[in-house]
Amino acid sequence: MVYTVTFNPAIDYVVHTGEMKLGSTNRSDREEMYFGGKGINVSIVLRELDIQSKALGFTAGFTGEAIENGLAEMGIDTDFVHLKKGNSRINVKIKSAEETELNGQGPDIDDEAVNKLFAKLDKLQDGDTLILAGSIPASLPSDIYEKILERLAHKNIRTVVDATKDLLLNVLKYKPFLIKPNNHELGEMFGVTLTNDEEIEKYARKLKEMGAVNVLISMAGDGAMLIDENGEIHRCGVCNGKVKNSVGAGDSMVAGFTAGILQGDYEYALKLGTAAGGATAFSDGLAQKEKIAELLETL
Ligand SMILES: Nc1ncnc2c1ncn2[C@@H]1O[C@H](COP(=O)(O)OP(=O)(O)O)[C@@H](O)[C@H]1O
Ligand SMILES: O=P(O)(O)OC[C@H]1O[C@](O)(COP(=O)(O)O)[C@@H](O)[C@@H]1O
Repeated sequence: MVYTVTFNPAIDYVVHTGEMKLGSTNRSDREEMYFGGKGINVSIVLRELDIQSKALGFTAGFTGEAIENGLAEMGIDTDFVHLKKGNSRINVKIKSAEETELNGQGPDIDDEAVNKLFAKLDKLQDGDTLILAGSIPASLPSDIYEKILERLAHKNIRTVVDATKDLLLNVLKYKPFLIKPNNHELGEMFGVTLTNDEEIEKYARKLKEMGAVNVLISMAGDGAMLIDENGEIHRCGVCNGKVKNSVGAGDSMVAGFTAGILQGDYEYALKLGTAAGGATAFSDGLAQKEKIAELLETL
């Protein structure tokens, strides 16, 4: 079974506007709402790839209820811990000439709620896959992902971690099966700006030396680089298409790669990840089955 964990689910409120003037009243041309947060996005795209997963994490208030209802309508299994106070966040994604994001903080998560999540995770079994993705609300310590992996370390669970900075660095000693920072996040982790493949490979290999089994570095329109468990490097470009929305492209790549590795080798997983990432970039919402299949054919 595949499980995703989203500590900070969100409603992604996507607003399209011709021109955006800071400090003025702007009117949008069109709006859309999606149920998001990184782990949830991974569950949604996995379903398009015929892989059923269970979405875990925390929800709160009326927005949390909307997220759960929306996922149920999509046929996605969920088992969220319900927080007693606050609301799940709304993340605003403004699409004008450029993409601007304003992501909410999210509700406070207390120890009792964290322990409820731990109890659910304790039921995972050998052979399961666990995907931890996204930021955590400010109320939680930055070693929370680490604590989860430590708790599960005695089981044979394939873990995928898509997070940034300390949240990611702290888990490397537990040898996650896959991590997927983008090239900017990779640079940030080491306090450097990475400008070419050689530099990206050098720092990706550092993450591998620090414990990650497979290191996948996504680079938006420049494709992706994988350093696989044997230390071999794979480089993939991107699919061709007109970019509509890059929110969730990284999560789609994680879903595609995870599905690919359950069905084939690393080359195939990288291609399926690339097709899924591209299918999201070329769609208004997240990648859909037909588009992923069409793009996969071109790789
Ligand atoms: N502009 C684009 N054109 C084609 N493919 C894209 C584009 N943006 C993203 N992708 C695909 O999605 C993958 C993940 O995107 P990226 O933006 O790097 O992730 P993140 O959202 O985590 O920053 C890329 O490696 C690529 O395959
Ligand atoms: O574009 P990405 O990296 O795939 O992630 C998109 C998702 O992440 C979010 O931007 C939230 O990110 P964080 O959890 O890191 O705050 C969601 O609003 C969105 O659904």
